[in-house]
Amino acid sequence: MILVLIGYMASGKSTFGRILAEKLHYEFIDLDDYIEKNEKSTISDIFKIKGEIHFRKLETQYLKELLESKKDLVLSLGGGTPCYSSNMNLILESNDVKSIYLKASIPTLMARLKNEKGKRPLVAHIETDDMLAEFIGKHLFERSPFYSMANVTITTDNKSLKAIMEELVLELF
Ligand SMILES: Nc1ncnc2c1ncn2[C@@H]1O[C@H](COP(=O)(O)OP(=O)(O)O)[C@@H](O)[C@H]1O
Ligand SMILES: O=C(O)C1=C[C@@H](OP(=O)(O)O)[C@@H](O)[C@H](O)C1
Ligand SMILES: [Mg+2]
Repeated sequence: MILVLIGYMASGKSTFGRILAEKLHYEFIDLDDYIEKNEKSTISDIFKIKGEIHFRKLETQYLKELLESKKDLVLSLGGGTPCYSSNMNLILESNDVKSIYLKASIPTLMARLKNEKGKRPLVAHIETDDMLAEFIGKHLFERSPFYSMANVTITTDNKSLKAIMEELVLELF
């Protein structure tokens, strides 16, 4: 089985994915890391040098490659992956693939993103808290319809990684 983690930037996909894979004895791949490794470039540089559209094409290409070639995998996507091309349909229609939406509120996402803006090109330039809150709100409005198509949704606000794990294991097995 492939478990695909989706959700907004800073919802915990990369962090939680790694420990979920450990618990299940599955391989773990973070799609952003996989793209960086294969392209020999950072996500920030890909955005800067080749542009976001090129990044979106790479996301789709590597997502397809992984869904077709792997099993017993936890795959953490980037926040935008399910929202471009027909990536979410591909995930939903693939055999033995389950999608999990890690849902988090704007205040939770704000608090985390404020500390880690540098590595995320879409928010790196946003200066004030008000502007960041407005950006996340608008972006979530556009993206939530894709995230909500996931097989399982876990609300993660104020929950430890352990609590999220317990909830997910109950939902999945
Ligand atoms: N359940 C949680 N409780 C507290 N902090 C969390 C939780 N999940 C993730 N984080 C923290 O939030 C930040 C963003 O997490 P990350 O896994 O990089 O998110 P994503 O991959 O979805 O962008 C990291 O600093 C991580 O440690
Ligand atoms: O939401 C997005 O469009 C993006 C999210 C990032 O991943 P995280 O969700 O892991 O931060 C990364 O793929 C890129 O900066 C674009
Ligand atoms: Mg991540």
